[in-house]
Amino acid sequence: MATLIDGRKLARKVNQNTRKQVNLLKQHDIIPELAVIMVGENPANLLYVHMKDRMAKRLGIKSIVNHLSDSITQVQLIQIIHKYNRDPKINGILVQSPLPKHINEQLIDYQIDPKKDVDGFNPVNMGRLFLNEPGFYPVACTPLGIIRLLKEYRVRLKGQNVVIIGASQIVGRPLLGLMINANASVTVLNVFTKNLARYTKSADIIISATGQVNLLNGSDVKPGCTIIDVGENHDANGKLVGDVNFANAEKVAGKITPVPGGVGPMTIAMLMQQTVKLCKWHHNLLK
Ligand SMILES: Nc1nc(=O)c2c([nH]1)NC[C@@H]1CN(c3ccc(C(=O)N[C@@H](CCC(=O)O)C(=O)O)cc3)C=[N+]21
Repeated sequence: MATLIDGRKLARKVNQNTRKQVNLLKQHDIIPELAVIMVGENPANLLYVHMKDRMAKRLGIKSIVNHLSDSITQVQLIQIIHKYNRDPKINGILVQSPLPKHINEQLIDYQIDPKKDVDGFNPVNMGRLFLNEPGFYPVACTPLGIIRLLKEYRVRLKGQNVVIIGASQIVGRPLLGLMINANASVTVLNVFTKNLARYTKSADIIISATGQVNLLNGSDVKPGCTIIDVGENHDANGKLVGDVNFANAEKVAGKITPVPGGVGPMTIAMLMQQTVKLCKWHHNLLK
């Protein structure tokens, strides 16, 4: 049986540390502030945005949720982002994805000030990540959470065969950057890959972020490997499940994340941590 990689437990630890940092900033009369923009009524996004807002408030971070109608134009959305860019009190700006089809998401990512880009989606920050620039700049929260989980559970990256399934802007691509920077040997696959198991069977670490239920089974992976499941899917019974068939994969893997309780809580914990880090950076308090 595999060791369970407990994202809830580590998220609690990270959040406690973030709360401490927030309290220290309060002594300087500084309150970190996060602006979350959400467009439309996607029920999953409503839930995620609510969870982010609630956690921010719990940790003493000021959180503004700007819930906009589906009918908002691209120009109006850009004006709202620019307003937050100019507001010196706001440290982090997050535009919840996906956006409605009439809005060009990539263009929106260009609008967020790279200094306030708490998701790390701005091409300037993505570029810094891929060039492994030194110093602080924001990086996408889910990949950061994955690297933090692997570190906590003593999974080495250097020289390891890492397979990433999914090349999204939010998970696969920034995770590729982090993995390259950690000197891992990385293969990026997707749902169109012919014979996925051919690659996954030789992987030391598999990260799946496709949104496809039962994409991987225990028979597809190497005994003792580490599996990180980023999927947030609903099965035929409406139950929240990942991409991996947990019941049979946990019999083969050495370490595995559950869904829920794995990567999800870490995404939110890293978002909080990064908001506070941006705030310190803006006040020249980052060591
Ligand atoms: N600009 C942007 N940044 C994001 O970081 C972003 C986004 N857009 N769009 C949507 C995705 C999704 N996402 C999740 C965060 C937490 C959980 C999470 O905490 N999940 C819980 C379960 C929640 C439930 O009960 O459904 C868990 O896995 O244990 C899941 C998904 C952030 N996203």
